[in-house]
Amino acid sequence: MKIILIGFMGVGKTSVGKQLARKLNFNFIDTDYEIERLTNKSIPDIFEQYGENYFRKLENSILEKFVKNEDIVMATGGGIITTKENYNILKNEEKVIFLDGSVETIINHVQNERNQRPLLKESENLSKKIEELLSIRYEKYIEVSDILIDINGKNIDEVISQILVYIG
Ligand SMILES: Nc1ncnc2c1ncn2[C@@H]1O[C@H](COP(=O)(O)OP(=O)(O)OP(=O)(O)O)[C@@H](O)[C@H]1O
Ligand SMILES: O=C(O)C1=C[C@@H](O)[C@@H](O)[C@H](O)C1
Ligand SMILES: [Mg+2]
Repeated sequence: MKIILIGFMGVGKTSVGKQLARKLNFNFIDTDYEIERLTNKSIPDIFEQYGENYFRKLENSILEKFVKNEDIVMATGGGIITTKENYNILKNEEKVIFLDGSVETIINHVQNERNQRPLLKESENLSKKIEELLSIRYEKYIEVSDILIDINGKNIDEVISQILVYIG
């Protein structure tokens, strides 16, 4: 089985994915972490030195490579659905789970971690920036996912329980 978590920055793909993989005894793959490991650079440094397009190319090669594996939980980067190549790969997968959170929830989760997220780092109005990006991306998250889990008001364990119910 291959479980792929998608959704906006801060919804908990990494945190939920890591613990879920441990529970299922699956390997955990985080596309952001794999990109950092491959380049030996942090995500903010990659964005700063090479730009977002270059990051998206790396993200695509990592997704192509790891999506071939079985018995994995994969946490993706929040913007993975923005390129056609990745969109098409994810659309063909069977257990793509969209972790959906409100702007308010996302702000609560990311406000102290903005430096790790180049797209949010410098915006003066965090809420407006999240709304803008979400409005561009939301439809795509819906289209490629097989199930939506509303994470608002849920802790990480509760989100994991819902995923376990879904996968049966
Ligand atoms: N359900 C939750 N309740 C409370 N805090 C949460 C929840 N899910 C995640 N968090 C916290 O929110 C922060 C962001 O979570 P995480 O890094 O897992 O998000 P992400 O979806 O992987 O983001 P990104 O797309 O940027 O990689 C972390 O500090 C994490 O502990
Ligand atoms: O939403 C996004 O575009 C991003 C989310 C993070 O997971 C990282 O992949 C990077 O900061 C870009
Ligand atoms: Mg993450």
